[in-house]
Amino acid sequence: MASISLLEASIAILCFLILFYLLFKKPHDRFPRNWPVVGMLPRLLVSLHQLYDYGVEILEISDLTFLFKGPRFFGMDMLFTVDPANILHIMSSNFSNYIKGSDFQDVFDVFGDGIITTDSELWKNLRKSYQAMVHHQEFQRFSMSTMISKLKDGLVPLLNHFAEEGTTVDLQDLFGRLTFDTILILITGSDPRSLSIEMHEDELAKALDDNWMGLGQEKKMSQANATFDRVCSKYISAKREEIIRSQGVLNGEARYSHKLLKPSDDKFLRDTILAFILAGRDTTASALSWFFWLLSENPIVVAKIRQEIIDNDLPRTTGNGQENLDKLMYLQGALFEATRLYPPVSFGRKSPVKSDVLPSGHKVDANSKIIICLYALGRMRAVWGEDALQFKPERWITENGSLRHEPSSKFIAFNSGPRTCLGKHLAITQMKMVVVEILQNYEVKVIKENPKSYPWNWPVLGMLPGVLVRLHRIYDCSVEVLENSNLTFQFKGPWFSGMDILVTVVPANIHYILSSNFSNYIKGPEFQEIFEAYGDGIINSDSELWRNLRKSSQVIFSHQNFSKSTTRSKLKDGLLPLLSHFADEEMVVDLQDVFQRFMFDTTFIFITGSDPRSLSIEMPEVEFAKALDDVGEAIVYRHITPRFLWKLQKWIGIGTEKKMMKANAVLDRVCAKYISAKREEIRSQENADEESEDLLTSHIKLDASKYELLNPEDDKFLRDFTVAMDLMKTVIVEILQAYEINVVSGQKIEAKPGLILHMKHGLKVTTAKICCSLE
Ligand code: HEM
Repeated sequence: MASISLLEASIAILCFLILFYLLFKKPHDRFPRNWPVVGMLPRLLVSLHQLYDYGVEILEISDLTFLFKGPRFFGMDMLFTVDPANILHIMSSNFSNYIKGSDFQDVFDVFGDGIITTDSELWKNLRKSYQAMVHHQEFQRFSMSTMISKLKDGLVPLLNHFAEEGTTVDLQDLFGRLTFDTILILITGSDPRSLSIEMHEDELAKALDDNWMGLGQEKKMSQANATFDRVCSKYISAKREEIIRSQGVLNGEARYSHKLLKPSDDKFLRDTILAFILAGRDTTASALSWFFWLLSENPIVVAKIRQEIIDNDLPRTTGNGQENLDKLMYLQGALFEATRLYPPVSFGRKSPVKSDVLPSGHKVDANSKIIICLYALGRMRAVWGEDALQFKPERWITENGSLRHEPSSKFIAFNSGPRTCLGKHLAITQMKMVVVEILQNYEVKVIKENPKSYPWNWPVLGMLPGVLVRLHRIYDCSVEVLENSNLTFQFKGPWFSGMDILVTVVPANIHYILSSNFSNYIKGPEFQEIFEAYGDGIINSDSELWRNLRKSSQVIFSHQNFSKSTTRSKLKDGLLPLLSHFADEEMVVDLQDVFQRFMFDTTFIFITGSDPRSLSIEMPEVEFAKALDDVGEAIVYRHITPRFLWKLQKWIGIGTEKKMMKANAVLDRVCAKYISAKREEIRSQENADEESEDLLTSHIKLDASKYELLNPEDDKFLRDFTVAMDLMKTVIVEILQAYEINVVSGQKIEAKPGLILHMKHGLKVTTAKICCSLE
């Protein structure tokens, strides 16, 4: 019970922080804000689901080093760095000043005093002894024969079995079993045979998994710990009995003479077993899994590796020798490339013993935390060039075909400096063996399954936490959820928030709601409240008022000549000259902005008869357009926020609601100006041409007797009409973006191939050709 209420409390705090963050967030700001008490934690929590990629973004814009400020008094401040100069300084030249620290050891306490967790003298002793072991010829022979026989008697029969049965197999699980068995044989001499057709669950492997999953769940951790102790002591006592014949580390009584190591001490041997499993199992398995995933996306790389295998005449059987494998340079480059993009160990942690100044100029206090982001470093354009995100094994091959050397302060997947991975060579050899075996004999097809996208219904908070963490891809998640729930999904909001929503895409429901039972389904008062900036315009209204507005607009819209001529002249004098200007200058343009301006001008002329000229080379900011954008943003926010919260914001006058109020005032002011000018204009020219009438004029002249609910004398009616009509522009812009501008005949404009059109949301499109027509 205690753990459930703790969980609830944690979720409540988390949601509070997220809501707090949303409440005060500065829109479009990627950089985390440092709040008075909670520091940057709210942003961290909001970005948890995409923490790695968010880290890449932040480190890129902060010149490779970034200071994260945690909540006060929590000791959570951390310096994140991917600057190779800093890494060289921390991991190599000033190695002795940067330790893992006691915090790290506390977190990983179940792993005892193994090499991964220890520092200074104890680490030095362990390192020396393991280094001697790993480099020992006998160990190398033993590891080679172990890997060959695990492949031949373990992986291959299993893959054959799955291929014959046509069953889908979880490669990561398979690779995890392969590396687990291999490591355990190397360390203890016993084979746990977790890689077998039965795929049985090994209790030591399971305890390791539980230990990772259970970080923070003390009960699970202590159970896992007990399993470690029991299983390791079983291996140790069995080994002691046959110590003379044994092959692995545990026969080290004679070999290890270092004073801190006590091979007679079972605790030391237990920590050694766990350290090696920890270091070698999931790392290699994860690298192999990502590698095959990358291959599935890059068939050309697969073809090149297969060709390299053929060119080097590797026999089509298991058991290629080390020398043969060493010839496979391209494969090695591809493996490095995969671990550069997806390093199995994604973060490293260091703490300065004495305060210091890093080469980047950042001062670090003694005992402060430094996080080296291996994942982000592999993706830094400043370090790897503009194509940093691409999987390109070629970047590892020099002009003369040898492997390109990259300093480990830059390619850090296997760590850097004196603590460089001890199993690097072993891991690369094993990965090469597996890849050669699989590519020679099998075709791997990746099955793309939808991730579990169903939001959890929490007590009190409903599905709100699930929605908040998926906000960044809410559209795609809705597609998945609806697909998994037979096209209709009941969203449960927090209790008493009135946020329960039925989401449906069933065509029969849609027809029922929008057509056959139209009168029973209105937009409703809440919609009007959210869209209040649009007043009583056609977008917001229901029933009789809507019917009146619809009828009057329908009549007006039937005079289409004015809108056609407006669009044509904006195209000729606005859009086309601007696009040719950008094309001539080879400038990057924000296509969305250009289309918005084009549509804003045409719609505005169509409505008021005046041209705001937002579409010109100077790209001026037009206050009415800006106000509409701000209103749009606040409306989106209102949709996803509990009503009481945005109402509270409105009442206090903060965040997006503050923007909304300011924008509303602008809309009122500008509309009032146009309405009074238009009334004046109509008064002065009685018999104007109806065909070229703007909509505002038509509305002022509206025959009120035909529409009992419409009052053309009322400025508010005209204002609401103007603002609501402007919504059209957004719709048309979406359509323009979705399709190529491709109207044939007449004058053609060709943008130069390769012109980059920069779209909002970071999307870039390259135009091959833009054709526009003028009748
Ligand atoms: C693709 C596979 C592998 C990768 C990417 C990898 C990466 C790393 C990294 C990043 C570290 C530093 C960890 C830290 O200090 O927090 C490390 C350390 C270590 N690795 Fe690996 N590793 C791999 C496979 C292996 C294997 C198969 C073994 C053993 C058989 C192994 C043995 C070790 C050991 C003993 C250390 C500790 C070194 C020390 O602290 O001095 N690794 N490895």
